[in-house]
Amino acid sequence: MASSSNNEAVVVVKNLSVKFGEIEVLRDINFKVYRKDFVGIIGPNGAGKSTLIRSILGMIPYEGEVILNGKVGYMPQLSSFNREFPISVYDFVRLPVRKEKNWKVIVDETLTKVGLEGFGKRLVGTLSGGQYQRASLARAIVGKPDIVILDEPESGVDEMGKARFYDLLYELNEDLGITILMVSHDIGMVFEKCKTVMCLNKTLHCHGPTKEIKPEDVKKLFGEFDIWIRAHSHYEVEHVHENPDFSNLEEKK
Ligand SMILES: Nc1ncnc2c1ncn2[C@@H]1O[C@H](COP(=O)(O)OP(=O)(O)OP(=O)(O)O)[C@@H](O)[C@H]1O
Repeated sequence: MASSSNNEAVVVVKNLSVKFGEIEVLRDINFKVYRKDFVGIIGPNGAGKSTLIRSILGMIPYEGEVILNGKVGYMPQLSSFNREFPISVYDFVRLPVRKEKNWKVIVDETLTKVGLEGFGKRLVGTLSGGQYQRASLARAIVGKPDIVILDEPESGVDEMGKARFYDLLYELNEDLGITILMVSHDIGMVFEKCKTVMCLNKTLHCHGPTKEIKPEDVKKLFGEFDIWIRAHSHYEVEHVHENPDFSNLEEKK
């Protein structure tokens, strides 16, 4: 099912199921993520994407097995932090390396890497949406992780900011060899930038190299027209010869 030219699995998920009370949110999920992969996890609202990530990170109880081969950095949903809290960018970013003697050098290097050079003393609450997004990424990578896990990193950021952010992720993946596992609602960007796509809705519906995921695989997953249409141009480009039928889509316009 899964895919990569790099053979070493850095995330292994076996028979993972999660219930909240009587409600089953994830059922028997199995997959591997290989070193240097850039995986986009897509699925409709309530599909269990965040639950999957939180299980992998050991934040909630689950049945099954999760193996992580490497150090993990986590970028939670941007809305999970109260930006009114009076904290400087330095203090926000340094959390994972706060015990290091030279934390300031490490944080400065990381801020430069994400394009926030000189922002250390600013209060987090004074950053723009895009700057805050990059500060959150800095916090996720400051500890030099092998694997970075991101939960909807693009929410609340404009299109230009999103594109720049995805370029940054691409660089981390390509240049530093960081394995990336990212939940996203931006299907267009996922299909443009990610090497591997996972389609989740309680169970794993599809998982493979981006170019091998078929429109109908994704279409089955989403009832919501607006999510689907964002991926339209990608599919037209990638799949026009093999599967050019967008007639239903046109009717809905
Ligand atoms: N702590 C919890 N207690 C009870 N139910 C929960 C809890 N966390 C999540 N759920 C439920 O589990 C289901 C999956 O939620 P989850 O946040 O994982 O979905 P998601 O795919 O990330 O959704 P979205 O795209 O809307 O962020 C939802 O029905 C949600 O209400």
